[in-house]
Amino acid sequence: MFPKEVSIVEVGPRDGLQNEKQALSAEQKIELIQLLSKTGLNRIEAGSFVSPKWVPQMANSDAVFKALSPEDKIHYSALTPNLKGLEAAIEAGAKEVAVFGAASESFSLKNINCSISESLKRFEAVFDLASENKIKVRGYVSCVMGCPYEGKISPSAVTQVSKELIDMGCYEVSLGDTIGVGTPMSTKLLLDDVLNEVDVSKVAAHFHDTYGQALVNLYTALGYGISSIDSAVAGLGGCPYAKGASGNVATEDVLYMLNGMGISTGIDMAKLLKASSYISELLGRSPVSKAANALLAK
Ligand SMILES: CC(=O)SCCNC(=O)CCNC(=O)[C@H](O)C(C)(C)COP(=O)(O)OP(=O)(O)OC[C@H]1O[C@@H](n2cnc3c(N)ncnc32)[C@H](O)[C@@H]1OP(=O)(O)O
Ligand SMILES: CC(=O)CC(=O)O
Repeated sequence: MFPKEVSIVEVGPRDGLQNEKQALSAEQKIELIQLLSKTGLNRIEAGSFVSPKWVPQMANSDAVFKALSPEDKIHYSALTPNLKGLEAAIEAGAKEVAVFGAASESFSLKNINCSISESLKRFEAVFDLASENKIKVRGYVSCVMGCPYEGKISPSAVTQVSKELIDMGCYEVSLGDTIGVGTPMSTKLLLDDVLNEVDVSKVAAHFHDTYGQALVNLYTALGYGISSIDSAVAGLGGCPYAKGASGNVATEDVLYMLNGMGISTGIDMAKLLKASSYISELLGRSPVSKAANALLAK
């Protein structure tokens, strides 16, 4: 049964820009986030508090968060891999954060420099401080349908980490097909397993479009009742620790599909195209979105 409404989490300013060679200034990111904030999107991942040595593109996240108005009805969130990240996020005014783990040991080591179980241990301190500060915590599990270092990943490994994150206090867990290798069949096998243990209302889909499968995989996930979808304006994105991974599915393409299915999102396509054009012009290329290119050509 398809959901009647879908909540889109716009991850372009974080997942998208973390992988761009051209690092954007805080002012340019703020302009992008302000354009996105006018579209009807109410969940925007605006940056990360990670090591600037590991991901230099996110080094100005504190300036970005300090510029975002806390009165807005929009939830701006940030990635925080550890206590140091959360402390910096709080200092910058973030009200929602996300911890990020993986279903692959090798990816966990490459991405956050620790094993899966060590990462969960690190997150405990994040949950404690977040709860003291009434900060909502979302969780990610990367490599849910494949890993750039290990290849196949079993759905049960994803289920185990997802369940732990929910049990620790994440209000939602987002399943990341980090390298975009999933197909409708692997999406089905994954969700058959995860949804046995985690309620569908607490599961989000975060699919990269490396092999052009993201939309059909999302269609599969919608059929399971998943109603929280991550996407990036103009199809920005990738992952610094997953060579060859292309961007997240484009928000414009997801919106076009959902509009066609009569599923409401509250997002205005014309306003979204403004944000898409802004960031694409800044990066000197066309949006990586079929819908955006078709609509902008009209
Ligand atoms: C699928 C995806 O797209 S996920 C998103 C992309 N990936 C990421 O953003 C992950 C980036 N990874 C990282 O930032 C790192 O691996 C970390 C911070 C998680 C862990 O790195 P480690 O080197 O193990 O951290 P450790 O605690 O040993 O500290 C090493 C240094 O990093 C600094 N550091 C640790 N955590 C942070 C943080 N959250 N923010 C800034 N600096 C930090 C420490 O202060 C220390 O600095 P120093 O060398 O100047 O003394
Ligand atoms: C944290 C993420 O960005 C999730 C993923 O793509 O694996």
